Amino acid sequence: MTAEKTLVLASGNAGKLKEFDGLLKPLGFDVRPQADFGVHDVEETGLTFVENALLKAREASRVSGLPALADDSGLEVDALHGAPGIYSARFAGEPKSDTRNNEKLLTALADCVEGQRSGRYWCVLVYLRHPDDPVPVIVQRSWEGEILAHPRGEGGFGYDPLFWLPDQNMSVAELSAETKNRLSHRGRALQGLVDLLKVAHG
Ligand SMILES: O=c1nc[nH]c2c1ncn2[C@H]1C[C@H](O)[C@@H](COP(=O)(O)OP(=O)(O)OP(=O)(O)O)O1
Ligand SMILES: [Mg+2]
Repeated sequence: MTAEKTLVLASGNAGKLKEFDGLLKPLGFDVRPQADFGVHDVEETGLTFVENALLKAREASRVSGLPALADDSGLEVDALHGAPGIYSARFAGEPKSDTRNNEKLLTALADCVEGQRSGRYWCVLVYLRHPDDPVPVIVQRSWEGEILAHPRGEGGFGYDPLFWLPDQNMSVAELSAETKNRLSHRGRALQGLVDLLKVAHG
C-alpha cells in the first residue's frame, strides 16, 4: 500500500482539476486544489510554458506549505505560426473564455483548408517539494491533431471540441474521460512525472 502523499494543485482551471483528480487519486495522492488554501492566480509573465508552470507551482507551494504540482498548457497551430501557444487561455482577451477563444480560433483559420490545419496541445508539468526547491521535476508532452472547422462533442474543456484526432476519428470532446486521460498530453505527462518522482524523490 502506497503511503498517501498530499500535494496542492496549482491551478484554477476546473477541467484540469477534474482530470488530475481522476489520474492522481488512484495512485494514492491526496490532491488539494489551490483554492482550498486561498491561492490566487499568479500573473503568467513567462515566455515559455515551463516558466509559467514554475511561477504557478512556487506560489501555490509558498502559500499552502505543501509540495505543488502546476500545469501550463496550450495549443500550437502551425498555420498560425504557433499561436495561441502560451497565450491560449487569454487568446480572446480577459476575462478568459473558452467560447470566445474557440470562436477566435475558427475565425483565424477561416481561410485555411483541410490538410493545413495541423496543431498540437502541449502540457508542461512542474513539481516542487517546497517553494525554494532547486531541482523541480519537469515533464513536457505534446498531442498531435487537427483543428476542425466546426465544434464537435460535449466533453473535456477548452479547445477540445475543435481538436480532431484522425486516429480516433473523433474530437477530444467526444472521447470518454478515461480515453482522454490515457492519450492526452496531460495524462502522459503526468505518467512521466509519477515515474520520475519514484526515482528522484523516493
Ligand atoms: O486538454 C486540454 N483540452 C482543451 N484545452 C486545453 C487542454 N489543455 C490546455 N488547454 C488550453 C485551455 C487553455 O486555453 C490553455 C491552458 O492555459 P493555462 O494557463 O495553462 O491554464 P488556465 O489559465 O486555464 O488555468 P491555470 O493557469 O490556473 O492552471 O490551453
Ligand atoms: Mg493560466
